[in-house]
Amino acid sequence: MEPMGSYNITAKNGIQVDAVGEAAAHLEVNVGGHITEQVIPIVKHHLVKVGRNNKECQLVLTNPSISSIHCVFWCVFFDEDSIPMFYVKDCSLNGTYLNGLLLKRDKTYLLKDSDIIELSQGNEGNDSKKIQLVFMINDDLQSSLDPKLLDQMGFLREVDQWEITNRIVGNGTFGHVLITHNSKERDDDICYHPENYAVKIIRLKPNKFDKEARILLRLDHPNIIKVYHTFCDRNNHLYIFQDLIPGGDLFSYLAKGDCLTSMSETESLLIVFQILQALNYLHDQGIVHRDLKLDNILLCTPEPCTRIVLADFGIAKDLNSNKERMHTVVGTPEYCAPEVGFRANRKAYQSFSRAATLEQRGYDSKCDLWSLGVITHIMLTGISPFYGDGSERSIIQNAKVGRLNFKLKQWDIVSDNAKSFVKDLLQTDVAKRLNSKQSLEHIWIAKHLSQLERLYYKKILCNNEGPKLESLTLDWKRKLPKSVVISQAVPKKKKVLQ
Ligand SMILES: Nc1ncnc2c1ncn2[C@@H]1O[C@H](COP(=O)(O)OP(=O)(O)OP(=O)(O)O)[C@@H](O)[C@H]1O
Repeated sequence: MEPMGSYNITAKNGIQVDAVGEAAAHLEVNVGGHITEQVIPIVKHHLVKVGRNNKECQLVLTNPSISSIHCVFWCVFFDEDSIPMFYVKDCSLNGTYLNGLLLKRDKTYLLKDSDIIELSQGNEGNDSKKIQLVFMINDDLQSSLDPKLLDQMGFLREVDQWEITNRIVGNGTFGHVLITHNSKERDDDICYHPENYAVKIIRLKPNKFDKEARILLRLDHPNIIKVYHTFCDRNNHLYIFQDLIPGGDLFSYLAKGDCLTSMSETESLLIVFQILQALNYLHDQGIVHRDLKLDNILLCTPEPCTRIVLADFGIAKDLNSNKERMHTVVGTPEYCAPEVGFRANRKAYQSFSRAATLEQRGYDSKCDLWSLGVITHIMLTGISPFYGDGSERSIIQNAKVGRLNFKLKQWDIVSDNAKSFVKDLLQTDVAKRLNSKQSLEHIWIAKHLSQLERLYYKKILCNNEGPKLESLTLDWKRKLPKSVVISQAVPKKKKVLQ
């Protein structure tokens, strides 16, 4: 530890001693314009916290103008083929600056090479003490960013007040998701760094309106992606302007190497509670998601107790505009309820491009609860319940039988209430399966409801109007098993049947 003016700086190598070499990016620490020896790697699955808090921070700064946790950095890495993204979030009282512009508190910003992050100096204004973090991306990664690619796609650079950048945050089967800024916000508040939003751009079939945009524009819920504006250009590109959710998806969060890992029951419960809030709201509005899976659940930060957001309403159904049951076979077999009608023999619907309608009795909003059962099973054990040999045929057949194996050692540390919850959602008999309201009343949730509600309002929504946090019972946390990592080989291949 080397004293510098009124600062003490400690860079802890809590991540990995040799991680700089492996990390796709790192932070260089400068003090008073001088480069120090301190270099902090930013690697997947490790938040880099900067602040006074000696226990939690990787870079500890002792100056009183620095907040306990002043700002946080992380990396989101979807899979081997995607480009990692690096973010900074301001959590300070005195402010964090990105390239000279103030960041909004609790907002997250995507970083690019050579960005300079400065921590507020309070009222001292002494240049010799200024701490600068310079964000550096490895050369091999930079060469994979091709700005011309987007021009070739023929996307607009500007739509009303929205400025679209060439920075990609994700690619899906039907569209690309890019970073965008709202120029009106920037003009109104010139001291602040422009906030990052996301725009999903989909190629529509000519003269087709998009149901996804229509549904999303109607919705307003903290656990559902917030859409602000939509626009269709002359080339039938539909632009859906929405909040950027920077913590990556639940699949990437659970994926370590080639395996999915489980998470603690407490952490799982908080995620399930949030998904149920969203499903309850959606189903009340007559909307069924139909493609609920780990990949479509986005995290605000890649850490426990974060807000989660349901995304990708590409095949969602609005039952108000139609009828009460659905007959179209859509979704992802691994998460799909048996009554939806995927057939082990795909010939039955392979001539259809996105979906098929089979002669059957149809299905309703309870298909989302089956998917939640699969998600909960994976979160608690790291195992996909009907995966079998991984082939589509075996997944579909196993789901139809619906047999669960609670004898597996991965269930040993899971409470009976949690097992019963999974069992009640993975009911092949739809009449016996819980709906979203009944799920919220299940003993696994109901037993912890007051704690869940407190955490939800205070920590997740950061909303002080919610129930007060007088006695958040730590007992509850201690009773539940700690996180375990299970090396259950589940291939990471993302597969959607359309
Ligand atoms: N608002 C957002 N903020 C951050 N990342 C996002 C956002 N929306 C989508 N993404 C990411 O972009 C990628 C593609 O998005 P999305 O799933 O909506 O597209 P899609 O074409 O419908 O995909 P799929 O192939 O799953 O059907 C995903 O990796 C997702 O995590």
